[in-house]
Amino acid sequence: MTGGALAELHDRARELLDPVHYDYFAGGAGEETALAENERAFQRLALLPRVLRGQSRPATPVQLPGARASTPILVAPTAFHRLAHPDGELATARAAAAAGTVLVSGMAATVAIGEVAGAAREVDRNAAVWFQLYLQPDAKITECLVRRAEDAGCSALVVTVDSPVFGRHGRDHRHGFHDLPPGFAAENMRDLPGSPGVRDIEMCQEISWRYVEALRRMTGLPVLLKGILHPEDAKIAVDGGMAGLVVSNHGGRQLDVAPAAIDALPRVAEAVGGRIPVLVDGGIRRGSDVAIALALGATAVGVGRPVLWGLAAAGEAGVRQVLETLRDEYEHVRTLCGGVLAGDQVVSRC
Ligand SMILES: Cc1cc2nc3c(=O)[nH]c(=O)nc-3n(C[C@H](O)[C@H](O)[C@H](O)COP(=O)(O)O)c2cc1C
Ligand SMILES: CCCCCCC(=O)C(=O)O
Repeated sequence: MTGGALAELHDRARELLDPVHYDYFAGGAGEETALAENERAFQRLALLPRVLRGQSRPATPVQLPGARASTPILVAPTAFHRLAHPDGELATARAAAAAGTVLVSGMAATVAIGEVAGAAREVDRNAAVWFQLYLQPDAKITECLVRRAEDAGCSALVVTVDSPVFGRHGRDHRHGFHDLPPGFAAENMRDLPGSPGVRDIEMCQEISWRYVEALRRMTGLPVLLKGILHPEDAKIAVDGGMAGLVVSNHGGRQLDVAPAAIDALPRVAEAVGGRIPVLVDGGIRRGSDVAIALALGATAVGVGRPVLWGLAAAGEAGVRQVLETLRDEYEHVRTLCGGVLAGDQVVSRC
């Protein structure tokens, strides 16, 4: 459940969406424990403000691989935006660009990456778009997707590594929702080698660090790994030359017994030791959640479902409202905290 100032947009989205599509967006894996924990974990945390710091006006730009964002609040990759709004990923891209932040556009987008990046650049010619991908068992397919992202001008690749198989989503199973409706397609998967039409995205348990290394050799783009929870995996990623990590349990849609992303963040941040940026997503619903994540060592955060609610409720304007609200709340909280956010300011409410 979305709380705070964004609750109304969530309610509006629920009213407007086909209930099957609403449940696809809202739902999680298994008993939805990880999904609920992502939000609950923030409720268990509080911030100790510092005082008398003589602050200047809050400016919160952040340097990221291939992007300088004006805010540490990014759009996380989510699939199938045209199920939420006819403009789909084009609206999301325009809103992210207007907010001066990075859109991580999904491989499972319903608009091809070239058009998505073009829409962002029409708003701001320096807009940064990253491309999220699932490494495919056939290296030729992965390579073709990478070239499409490069040709579109994407400035980084985000490889999602938490999905050796697709999570079991009870809501989708109950609705019999297994395929996109007619007229919708995962457009990045169109006309790939060896497949006329739209190829399926494959999730493959044979994918290993060897595939990540092969990807690194394939491209000059910075590569971030998304879905890291274990500090040892974070160390392997740093040693393997990754440009950044996203601490994430995939919004509670993969391993249901996974911890809340915010609870996993401190150990990952410690293992990385500032060598590369560490992002986190999962359960970010308020500016204070952003502040807590940054205090615990995140460079920036990703926002998933709230962006989808904004998109469903009001298209581009709705996504802008989500990003602007979170940014405004975050800057306010940061100022009230004395303009600094550090680990020793985070305390437990219990
Ligand atoms: C409907 C939906 C689709 C998603 N699709 C993808 C995807 O294609 N690739 C990916 O890496 N993550 C995907 N995610 C996970 C998000 O990138 C992100 O990790 C998650 O939504 C963050 O949690 P939040 O929704 O609580 O903000 C998806 C999440 C949702 C809710
Ligand atoms: C086999 C289709 C893959 C779509 C991926 C969407 C996704 O990651 C999700 O959580 O949903």
